[in-house]
Formats: sequence, C-alpha cells, structure tokens
Amino acid sequence: MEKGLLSVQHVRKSFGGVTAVKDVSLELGEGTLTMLIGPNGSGKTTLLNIISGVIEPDSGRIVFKGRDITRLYPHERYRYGIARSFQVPQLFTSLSVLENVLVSSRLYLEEDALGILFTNSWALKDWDQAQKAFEILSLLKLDHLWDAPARALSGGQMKLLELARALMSDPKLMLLDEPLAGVNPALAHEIMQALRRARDELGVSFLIVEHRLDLASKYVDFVYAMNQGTVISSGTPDEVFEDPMVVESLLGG
Ligand SMILES: Nc1ncnc2c1ncn2[C@@H]1O[C@H](COP(=O)(O)OP(=O)(O)OP(=O)(O)O)[C@@H](O)[C@H]1O
Repeated sequence: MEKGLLSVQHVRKSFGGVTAVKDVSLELGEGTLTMLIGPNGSGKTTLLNIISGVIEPDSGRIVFKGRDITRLYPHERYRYGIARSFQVPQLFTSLSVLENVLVSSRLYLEEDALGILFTNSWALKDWDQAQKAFEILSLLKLDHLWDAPARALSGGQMKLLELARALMSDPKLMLLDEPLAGVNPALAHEIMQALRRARDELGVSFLIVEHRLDLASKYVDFVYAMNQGTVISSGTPDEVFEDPMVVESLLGG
C-alpha cells in the first residue's frame, strides 16, 4: 500500500466508560480512495472526528504530510488540506450551484464572505476562481446545472455540490461520512465515480465511512474494517471481504 499522506498512530478515545476507539492505527497514501467499514457503534465516526480535529484523542498521534497535527484545531487542519463533509449537505439553498461553489472558495472565505453574499460582488471579481469552479463542477458532472438554485437539486446532487465546494479549498484529504446514505443506486454510482475522478484528476485522497458496501466496494482502493473500536482487517476490498474475521463479525457469516 502506498503510504505517506496520513498516519494515524495508536489513537484511543473514551467517552465516560465507553472506549469508542482503542489503539487504532491506519495509513493513507496520496491519491487513494479508502473506505472505513464496521457495524453501528464500532468507532468510525469518532475516528473521522479525531482526524478532522473535532475530537481530541486521549492518546496517540495524527501525522499529516509528515507533520504531527494532533494538537491542531479543525480550521488549522482545513487550511493544511483536510476537508470534511457531512451527511446533511450545508448549502446556501437560495444561491445558484455556481454561487455556492464560489462562496466556498478559500479566497472568498478569507475575504468578507458575508459581504460577498449580500452584494453579489464575486460576479466579475475573479475570473480564475469562476473558471476553477466550472472545472470542478464539470468534473462532478454538475456543470449543466450551474445556474439552478441549490434547493432545486436532488439529495444526491446536493452531496455532489457539497463535494464541489470542499474541492475549491484544494484539499489533499477529504473525509466523508456516509456519502451514499439516502441516495438512489444510480446516483450512488455517480457519486463513487465522481470521487474516483477527483482522486485521479486532482490527486485528492478520500477516507469515506460507508454502510452500503455492495455499492461502494467496487470503487475503492483500500478498506479498513473496524469492530468494537479496533481495526480488525485492512487491505484491498477483495482481501478484506474474504477475511474470516470480517465475514464473521461484519458480514454475518
Ligand atoms: N460524544 C459521545 N459521548 C458518549 N459516547 C459516545 C460519543 N460519541 C460516540 N460515543 C460512543 O462511542 C461508540 C462509537 O461511536 P461512533 O459513533 O464512533 O460509531 P460508528 O461506528 O460511527 O457508528 P454508526 O455506524 O452508527 O455511525 C458508541 O458506543 C457510541 O455510543
């Protein structure tokens, strides 16, 4: 497995009497698509939160691009190249698809994002940013909807739009919590294909938590399987889904 982008080392986190994550280690390489699987309560979301910086681990280290980021705040990690998206997309529903992407660009956030929202002053402000937004929208096959209000999109398209917004910040690693939840199978395949295109064309690595193994597994490079707070198996999808430990504990025999 290619290594080197993210290294999670012996991470542990308890909530009161519950140890959600027990001595978890994992490695992600650049430009890879990795899926984190496990039954409910196995610690997947807690691990994602520890990597994005929302939750501080009790012990262990997070190393990103060779630097120890364990004590950095989420916004510092974001600037450093770790983006996170949520199950429910956080969009400006009355703005157009393109405007949603432009508002998220780092350039605009570092300026006066609210002022821009109220004055539409991005319109001719920065052609490069608009061009970049269009490139990302076309990579995700949303370019034909550029002028539609975000509220007119389907649930799956909203997830793609949220992904487009996150890609404007040039992340090296994107953490996605159940990107396929509630999405119909056709769009779920489109989302997985879009992740692969972003991996291939932008060099982004993805770590996705996903329960829809049948849909997602054919698109990912690597799988980590968790159970009761520990990693019980890792490798290519074939290796992990044939591992007797995984068959026994996650796939119900
Ligand atoms: N803030 C919290 N306070 C107390 N317990 C928590 C907290 N967050 C998670 N837990 C507990 O830690 C364990 C792991 O939870 P986590 O949400 O990480 O699992 P998960 O694998 O993401 O589950 P799911 O697939 O259902 O989302 C569970 O027992 C959960 O109840």
